[in-house]
Formats: sequence, structure tokens, C-alpha cells
Amino acid sequence: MLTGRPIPSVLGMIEVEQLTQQYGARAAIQDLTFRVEAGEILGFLGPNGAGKTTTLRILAAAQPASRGTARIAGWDVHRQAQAVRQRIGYLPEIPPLYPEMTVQAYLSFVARLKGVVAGDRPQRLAETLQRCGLNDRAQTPIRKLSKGYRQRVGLAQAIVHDPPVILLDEPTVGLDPRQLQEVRSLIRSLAGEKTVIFSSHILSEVSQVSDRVVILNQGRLVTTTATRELLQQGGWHYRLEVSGDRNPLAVLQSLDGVQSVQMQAQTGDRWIISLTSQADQEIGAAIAATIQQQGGQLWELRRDRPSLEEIFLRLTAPVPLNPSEEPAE
Ligand SMILES: Nc1ncnc2c1ncn2[C@@H]1O[C@H](COP(=O)(O)OP(=O)(O)OP(=O)(O)O)[C@@H](O)[C@H]1O
Repeated sequence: MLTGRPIPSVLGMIEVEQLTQQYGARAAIQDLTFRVEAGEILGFLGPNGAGKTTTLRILAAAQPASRGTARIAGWDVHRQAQAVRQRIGYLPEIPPLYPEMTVQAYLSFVARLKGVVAGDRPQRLAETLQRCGLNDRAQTPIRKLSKGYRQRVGLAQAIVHDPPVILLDEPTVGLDPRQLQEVRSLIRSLAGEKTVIFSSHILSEVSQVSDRVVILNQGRLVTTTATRELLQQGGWHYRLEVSGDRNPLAVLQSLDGVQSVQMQAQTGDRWIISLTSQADQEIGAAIAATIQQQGGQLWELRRDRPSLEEIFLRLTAPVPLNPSEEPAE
């Protein structure tokens, strides 16, 4: 049947184009463009203030964007906000819970609000309680729940109406290690069945749960890539111990494929140097040859991959201001 709108199976389940949110003169997000395919779990990553919450709020039709478009299952978040709200589950940073209600009464209330017909509610409720590990707390008032259980209720209210798209804003903040594991595996269990964006500022966490990440920094998209490829983008770390008459720092700096070189320590005529190569450049042999050509001796040469956190820090280093944005003297 033709409905006069894009067909979701052809397009991405979530499509964001040139999305910009201006707060006064400042852009909280600027020209964001990305898409999420049906059934995909996307990690939405960035340091504090990067624009994650702003983007998720716009996708959840909780606030309009200043410019650009976003579509959920083909529906425009601004012009067709009601249709979008029916198709998403949204867990904001602070879940909208009613402390005096029991878990079951609250979820039943949300299901009604989200348009689940009365006949379907008992089954939806039972499935959601089961999936979120809330069966033994169904009759507990929300105010008596621990932080971890409240977060599960937050997740439960996002999925109780069985939406195709789920948006989770930092769902693991403040959880203990066991709760973290539980919430992560709950999100992971949605793969294939739901389209999920979940935000975090911890790359290693995102990499455990999602196959692909979008990294934001200061409102701009830094990269969108498979987690696996992100690791390869990080180049290699080398650690060298060298002796000789000449400090090898300058010659190593000018070597092809080198991204950065740092002197870690110097004792007498020995230097300990750390070096990072550009993405996927293996330069161990070239390092050894260079030291030899200089008449130096190589006592140690070790290679490893930078950690995910190091890659994240590098990708999200503060962006220098444009000259035109520099504050007036
Ligand atoms: N209502 C608002 N009015 C003015 N500025 C805002 C408003 N909401 C957010 N901002 C600013 O927009 C920028 C992006 O904020 P946002 O909350 O989207 O980032 P975030 O990545 O979710 O950060 P966090 O991890 O700290 O929640 C920040 O500089 C923030 O101060």
C-alpha cells in the first residue's frame, strides 16, 4: 500500500541529516548526519557536553531542532512527532518515574499512555517484567527500589509498548558492576529485533554492546565506524630503549608513518622513547633501521595497540577555536 511516505525497509530506520541545535549563539550540535539500520545497536559516544542528550531528545520528538531533519521509520520527528512518539521508547537521563506507584501499576499506566490496547496489556506487561528482571519487584513501590532496579524500570517503560526504535541516554550511569553487566546484556538482547541508540562516554562499554559507534565531540560528528575498525584507526604504540652518541628523537620524528614521538626517560646515554604510528602503519622495521643508521643501539623495541580509551581521548581532544570564534580581547 502506498502511504505517501518513504518505505523504512529501503531507508535506514533512523536517518539524521544536517541536524543542528542552536542555543543562542552556540551550537550544541552542528550538521550531524548519520543513519542507523533496522536491528542495529548503535553506540553514541562523546565526552560531557558533546551533544548526545540534545540529539536523543530531538530524535525522541521531545524538542525541535534548529535546522536539519531526522526521521524514525520514515516519519519526520518534527512534522510527524506523534507518529514518531508511538514508534520509539525513550529512556532519558532521569527516567520519568512515579515513586508512589508500584512497578506493575506504573508500567501498566505507561502502556495505556503509549496506546497499547487493553486486551494486549497483560501480555506486554508480563513480557516486559520478565525481560527486565522485574518479576520479583512487580508489587514494590518505585520509591523503595535501588538505583539499579529503578534503571530497569526506566528501561521497562521504554520497551513496554514494543516500539521498533529504542533511545537510551546513558542507561548505565551510577550502576554497580553486576547491574552494569545486566543492563548491558539486556540492551544486547535487543539486537536484530529492535533498532537501538544508546549513549555513553565510555568507549569500552559501547564496544561491548554495539557493533558500530558514532563519536561526537563539541557538537560535531568525529567518526562513525565499526568498533573493530576503530581499534585499527589507532595505529600502533612502540616503546624503544636506545643508546648512542646522538639523541634519536628528531630522526624518528621525520620517519614516514609516524604520528607522534615522546621522550619518556633519559639516563646517561640511554633513552626510553614512546612512539605512535599512523593508522595501521607498522613501522618497527623502519625504526630499527633508522637507529642503526645513526650508529645507535637498540636494546628494546616493543609494540602494542593503544587502548580504546586512548583512541577515544585522541579523537575527542578539544578542538581549537576558529580564529573567527575566538573571544574578543
Ligand atoms: N537548554 C539548554 N540551553 C542552553 N544550552 C544547553 C541546553 N541544553 C544543553 N545545552 C548545552 O549544549 C551542549 C550539549 O549538551 P548535551 O547535554 O546535549 O551534551 P551531552 O553529550 O549529553 O553531555 P552529558 O554527557 O554531560 O550529558 C552543552 O554545552 C550544554 O551545556
